[in-house]
Amino acid sequence: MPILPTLSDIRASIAQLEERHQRNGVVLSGRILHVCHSLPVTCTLHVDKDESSSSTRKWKLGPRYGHAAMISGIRSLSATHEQIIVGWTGDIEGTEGEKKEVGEVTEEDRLQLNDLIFKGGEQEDVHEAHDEGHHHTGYVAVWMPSPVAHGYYDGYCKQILWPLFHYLLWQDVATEYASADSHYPHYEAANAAFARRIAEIYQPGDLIWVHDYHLLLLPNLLRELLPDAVVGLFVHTPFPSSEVFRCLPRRKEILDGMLGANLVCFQNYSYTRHFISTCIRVCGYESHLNGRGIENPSSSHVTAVSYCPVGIDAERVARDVLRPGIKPKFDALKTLYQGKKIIVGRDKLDVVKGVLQKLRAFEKMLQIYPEWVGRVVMIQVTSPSLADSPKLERQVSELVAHINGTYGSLDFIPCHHYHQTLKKDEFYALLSVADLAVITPLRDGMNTTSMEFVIAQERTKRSPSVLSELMGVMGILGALWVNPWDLHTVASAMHRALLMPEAEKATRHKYLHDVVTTRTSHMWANVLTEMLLQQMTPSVHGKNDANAAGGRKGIPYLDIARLRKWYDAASSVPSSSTIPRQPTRPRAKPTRLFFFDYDGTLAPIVKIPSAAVPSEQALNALNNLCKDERNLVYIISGRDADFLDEHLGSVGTADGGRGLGFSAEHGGFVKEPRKSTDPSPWRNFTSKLDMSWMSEVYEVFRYYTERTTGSHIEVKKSSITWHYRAADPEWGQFQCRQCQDLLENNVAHKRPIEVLVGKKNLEVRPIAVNKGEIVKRLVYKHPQVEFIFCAGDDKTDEDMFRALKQFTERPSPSPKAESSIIDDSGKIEFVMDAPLSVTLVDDDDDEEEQGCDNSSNNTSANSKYPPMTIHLSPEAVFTVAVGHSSKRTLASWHVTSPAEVVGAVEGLLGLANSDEALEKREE
Ligand SMILES: O=P(O)(O)OC[C@H]1O[C@H](O[C@H]2O[C@H](CO)[C@@H](O)[C@H](O)[C@H]2O)[C@H](O)[C@@H](O)[C@@H]1O
Repeated sequence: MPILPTLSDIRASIAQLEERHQRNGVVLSGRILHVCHSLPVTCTLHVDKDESSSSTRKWKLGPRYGHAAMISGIRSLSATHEQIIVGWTGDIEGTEGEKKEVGEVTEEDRLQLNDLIFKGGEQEDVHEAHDEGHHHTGYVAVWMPSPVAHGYYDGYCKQILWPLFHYLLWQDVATEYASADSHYPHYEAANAAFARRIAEIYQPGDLIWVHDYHLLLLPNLLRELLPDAVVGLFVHTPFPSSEVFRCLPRRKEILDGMLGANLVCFQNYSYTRHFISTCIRVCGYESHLNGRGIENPSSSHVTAVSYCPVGIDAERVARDVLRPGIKPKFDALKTLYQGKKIIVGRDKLDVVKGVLQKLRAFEKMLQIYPEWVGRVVMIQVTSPSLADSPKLERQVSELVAHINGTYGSLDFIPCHHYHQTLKKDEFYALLSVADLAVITPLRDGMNTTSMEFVIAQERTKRSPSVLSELMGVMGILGALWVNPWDLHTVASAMHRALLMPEAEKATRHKYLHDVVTTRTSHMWANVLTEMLLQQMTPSVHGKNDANAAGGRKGIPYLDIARLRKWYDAASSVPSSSTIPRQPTRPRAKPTRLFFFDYDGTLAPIVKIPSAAVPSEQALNALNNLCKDERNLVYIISGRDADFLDEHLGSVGTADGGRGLGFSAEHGGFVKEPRKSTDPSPWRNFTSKLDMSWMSEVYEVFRYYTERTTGSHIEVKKSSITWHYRAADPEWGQFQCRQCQDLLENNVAHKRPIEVLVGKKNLEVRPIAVNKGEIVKRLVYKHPQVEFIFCAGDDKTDEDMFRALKQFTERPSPSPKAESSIIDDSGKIEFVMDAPLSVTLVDDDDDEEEQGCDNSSNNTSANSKYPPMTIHLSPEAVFTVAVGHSSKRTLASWHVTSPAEVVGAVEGLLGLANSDEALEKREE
């Protein structure tokens, strides 16, 4: 017997998690907000007029059926948490059952209903009392005008998303409507109405679970309105393969909407796989958390992706099957079909439920196993669905008539079809009396009837089930699984199940029963709660950090006020913007060093490398930074010198300004900041290196380019890059790994080179140079530095962060420590060795042609350049990773996009809200 965690295990784990969170300062309100398409109650507004024509208006609530598993799961959480269910009111009915427009409901009516339903948990008439409810469960209504509510639900949800998610495209819809896009504005409006309503009631520390495909835009809308909220999204339907999903005209909007959640959860692993590959293949997003998360570049976090199947409330069903009304119905059915095996099917009348295919399979069974004619009946109940199609109903009736006409007789009707909603007693009587359940949807998120059947059979026959492998699967060993399209196999499975020996029936039933009674709806809701709590971490700012995915402590978001404070504190040398520099006056020593990586840091990543040009805003910010003589600004990039010269070469050089300094090709080339008129040759640190490896690497890259459509090679002077961003993402990555393997094992080990895995690229450069060495060199060269800002997004930028790490940490006091506190401002004396791999210049105005140290022979450099003493406060060194807060990095801070790097520069220059900056943004 498999050992599965119990509900009390999960509850204990939730309690522990909450305790730990509280100890760590995570705010928890004890409330869970469940956002569902509609409320679990119907709302009727009774208006009674008295003789004097004044009227009394009173709300009456009734039960709304459907989604029993979800609602029972949610309600089970009231054992430990306060629950709020947020949903649409549904159509408001009047006294005579007439539909009321939202406009007919007064403000006072609304307030009255809000008040009434918020006490939802106490409405005994509305739902069955819940046994475990120690905490309040309230409802919160979302009001929507009828055209929005119906355009959204009957239109976009039912006609566009529902078929798509069940692998049916819209041929029928397209003839009726202009396109698969027609109802999208209503879907947007409805999701926005939900977002506004939640923002009204949200309290810090609430957990928010958004339910299902009706509300896929909502997570991102909530992220915008409530940045600190922890949001989960549970999709109850299947999620189709990327090749199907990509047909949706609004695919990007929908995926971005979903990725606003901290956690997106599905019914099974296949759906998570489809979702992740859709994000990667359709939108080009990157996977994280070992393939279990997705980073949307335009949002600030990684969305974790997981699954947890919904179960049923097994205890309640077990009680229900004992209802006294069932027995007489059970006996009646038994007598009616005396001597015959009974096959039952109960499905919504919806194409995706595969009723036609099932009936054809039944017909096939009678055809290939004629011994069953006269000895078996199929009772198929179809409950009406919203997407009810008269065409399908007609097809089912015709097929039933055909089967009965072919295999029936005056005293035997093989197929009985009832299109109606069964009463509870009838339903359980039917499930209990059956010799076989056949539930074979063409697609289904998770099918609860198949689970109710297992419970209903516990005290009767332990009959087997034939189930579709195209639905969310639980209890894989217990049932007979079939492909519903393969009529022959379904027919054989029915035959086999009807002849199954009692011992096998018992074994299979026990397995299924164990699963159904363990993986219950209560378990599901509690596991979801646990998973969402795991997404919460405290942030340094005292608010919850909903953005550190996977529960890891995230790196803090760059504190601009603090940045500015240390920037302003650096040196008292007046800036050139306030006192014009005299030609005779010596240039002030810069006391602030800036190191910016380029791609992914100053410019967003784009498909074609040559298209990644700096924005006006970035150029403007860099220009302003260069204006201050105390600033020395370097671009430390993997790009080649030509690209950097072309796009950034003139920055800061107007009016005789110093301009930017550059390091190209990951440190292979350096150009010091100087006036544009200066003939300033790039210093090539690789000129003395053996570069014969380049042709060999080029050959390897060429081999992979030929075999990877969309990839290309970028040849630079001392490095070479293979790009696969435009290739198929999975094939590109696979080829990249193969290529890396080949280079590392067959080329790199015998050559002085390093293979770097970049963003959808593989780069090879001489081992003697790297960005970290360049940064060390520049700090060494400017020991007067009082402020350092270094930003990067890529693995190669970690070398810069590593090089600066020695200055960002206060060393623990020890006599042998290389540094000690020297003054009240907290400055520390750091003793820095001369950088190893490159030689140095003494002053940026004194040109000195440089060669490369050629890596190993550093003795002469070291004797010429002794250890350097630097007095610097660790707080004044800002290493900033561009990416989400859970990124693995040596940096101390993070921002989420190149635009935010530029924003930070504007912020420290006091430009963020200046007219100049605003004008630029408006442009
Ligand atoms: O050190 P960096 O400035 O970050 O440069 C690293 C490499 O960036 C470039 O490639 C990357 O950006 C491209 C444009 O967004 C993108 O298309 C590509 O997929 C990225 O890998 C550049 O082409 C390389 O030469 C740099 O080494």
